[in-house]
Formats: sequence, C-alpha cells, structure tokens
Amino acid sequence: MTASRPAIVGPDAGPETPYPLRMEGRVIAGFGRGSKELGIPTANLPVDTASTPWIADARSGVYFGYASLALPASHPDQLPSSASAPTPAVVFPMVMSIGYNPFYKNTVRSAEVHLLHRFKADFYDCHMRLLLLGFIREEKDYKSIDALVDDIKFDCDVARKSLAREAWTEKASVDDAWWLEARL
Ligand SMILES: Cc1cc2nc3c(=O)[nH]c(=O)nc-3n(C[C@H](O)[C@H](O)[C@H](O)COP(=O)(O)O)c2cc1C
Ligand SMILES: Nc1ncnc2c1ncn2[C@@H]1O[C@H](COP(=O)(O)OP(=O)(O)O)[C@@H](O)[C@H]1O
Repeated sequence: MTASRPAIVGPDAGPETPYPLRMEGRVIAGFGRGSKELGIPTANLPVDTASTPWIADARSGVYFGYASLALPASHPDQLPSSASAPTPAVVFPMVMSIGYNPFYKNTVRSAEVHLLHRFKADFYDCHMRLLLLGFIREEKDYKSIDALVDDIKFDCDVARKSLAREAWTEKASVDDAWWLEARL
C-alpha cells in the first residue's frame, strides 16, 4: 500500500549516523529476469564482506543515495572530457535493494542499484561507487509483479524528494574524500 508510506525519509538536517555507508565494485550481471522490461533495470555489485564489512550486518531492504560511475569515454552518457579529467566519473541519484528479494526467493544476498537516469546504453563491467545516505523500507514479498513495481516506483519518488532537500543535495552531502577522488 504505497498510500500509507512516507513520501520523504531522513531528517531535514541531512544524513545521520551510520550514513554515509560506502560500497564499490564492478557492475556484474544479475539474475536476468528482464527487469528492463519492467522499466527498472538494476546494476548489480558483488556482495563482498571483505571489501564492504558493514554489509554483513546491514538490514535487508531499500536504501537511497548517490552512485558515481566511471563510464568509458565512448559511452553515450559520459560527459565531455577535459585535459584535467579525461574520463570524469558521472554522478546519479539512486535507489538500491540489499537482500534476498523474497518475491523471487533468492538464496544469496544481492546488492542491486537502480540509477535515476535513462541510459542510452548498458554499463556492465564499469566501476561504480555508492554513497548510501539513508534507509527507505524493509524488503517485502508481493502477490504480483505489478505490486512490486508500484512499490519500487514509489521508492524512486521517495529518493528523488528526499535528495532534493538542501542538506541532501550531492553538493551538500557528498563532502567526502573517498567520493571526490572517484570523480577525478
Ligand atoms: C528500489 C528497489 C526495491 C526493491 N524491493 C524489493 C522488495 O521489496 N522485494 C523483492 O522481492 N524484491 C525487491 N527488489 C528487487 C527486484 O525484485 C529485482 O530488481 C528483480 O529481482 C530483478 O532482478 P535482476 O535485475 O537481478 O534480474 C527491489 C529492487 C529495487 C531496485
Ligand atoms: N537506470 C539504470 N539503472 C541501473 N542499470 C541500468 C540502468 N539503465 C541501464 N542499466 C543497465 O542495465 C543492466 C541491468 O539490466 P537488468 O535487466 O536488470 O539485468 P540483470 O540484473 O540481469 O543484469 C545494468 O547492469 C546496466 O548495465
């Protein structure tokens, strides 16, 4: 029931402890369920507790924040390059699912990111850095694909509205050496 869900999450003053949480890796193939057909493609990152220790204890559910993508110069969504930044990382708001996707009854935990941007081409194998700024909801089982898709669309709206606040913009909330380095 999306009607009873809050439209904005997290305090107006900005992200609070333990956020931001960081994660990075190369985009790998998911379970190939054709989420593009549902209009919600998800870029998967390997769930690796050695490089991302916090993920072992992270609660399963939906998170939101920003993703930084190192797209190759040839990718149609890459920004024009300059001498100082030949292939700059491109930043997008994102929603993310960490968990077992009870609707599909997965037996391994996955980390799947939907970037809030309409891409002209795929970006498998690209390096992606994530800054998780908050938690939206627990993961759920659903009676139908339509009900799952409705909730994910609502998650996207929650992320957009929550990140539009002054203290949550990329500029305000991404004062982070690790993140800035990814953009050089
Ligand atoms: C923002 C977001 C929220 C999601 N919430 C749930 C959920 O509550 N329950 C669930 O079973 N799957 C959830 N999913 C996962 C979808 O089921 C998943 O994207 C789908 O299994 C397609 O996987 P694939 O692209 O790896 O094939 C969510 C995905 C996203 C991006
Ligand atoms: N807005 C987007 N968010 C996430 N991935 C996208 C987006 N647009 C295109 N893609 C591409 O789609 C791929 C995921 O497609 P999908 O149909 O979910 O298949 P799978 O999860 O099986 O890899 C991503 O790895 C990425 O290359």
